[in-house]
Amino acid sequence: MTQPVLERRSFADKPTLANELAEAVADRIRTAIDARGEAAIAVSGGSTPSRFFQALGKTKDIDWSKVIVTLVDERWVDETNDRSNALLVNERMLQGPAATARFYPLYSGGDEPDAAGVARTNALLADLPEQFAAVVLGMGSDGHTASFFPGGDTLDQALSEEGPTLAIRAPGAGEPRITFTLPRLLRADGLYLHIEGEEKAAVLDTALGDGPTQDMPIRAVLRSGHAVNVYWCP
Ligand SMILES: O=C(O)[C@H](O)[C@@H](O)[C@H](O)[C@H](O)COP(=O)(O)O
Repeated sequence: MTQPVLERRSFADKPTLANELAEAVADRIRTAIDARGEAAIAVSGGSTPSRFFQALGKTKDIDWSKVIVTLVDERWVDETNDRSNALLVNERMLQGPAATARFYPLYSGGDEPDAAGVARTNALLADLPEQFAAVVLGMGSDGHTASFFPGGDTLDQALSEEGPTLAIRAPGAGEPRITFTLPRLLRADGLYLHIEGEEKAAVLDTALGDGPTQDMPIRAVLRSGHAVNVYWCP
């Protein structure tokens, strides 16, 4: 088993974490633009990242016209639905100067992420840069990350296939999901895990122990050999 390569940073409070994570991701964006002419980032949804999105969207000295934003995963709902991660990113991050960024949603229509829907999404993602400048993951208290949920019907494929995305359904996931696969997410200059609260710190500690990846899929990230920058606050 590959030993985790972790850098764990703890912050006094949520606003401080949000600003520091935004600056770290902004640095990745600037470096990628300098090196490759553009920068693609993939961010997670849920309740944790809202402050971070606002901080990043307000960050100065980013040429947003050279930035591509996409989602690590998405609930298979359209942007009028409050559960939409795309809605969260557009409302919280892509405002003001950041609105000139190119946004690639993962929901591509229809009621189900069937084969045709996933194919539509993957076709729309075809011109994404090969390498992400930054990927920002969250984590659930069950040890899921992205839409790699315990019991997911395509969990093994999600952790091993090139993707870029696939559909997954799982107890505890709510709606059917579409998610980037792990190998595709690991093609990232910087990989960040943004978690908050004592409970998730304990979940991470458990995940760092032994045990099957399938029980706590965040273990697949921790055991990938890719450096993981953990940003945590109480
Ligand atoms: O679509 C999603 O829900 C996210 O991509 C998911 O992986 C999220 O990061 C975790 O579920 C944590 O969510 P919270 O921040 O709400 O705890």
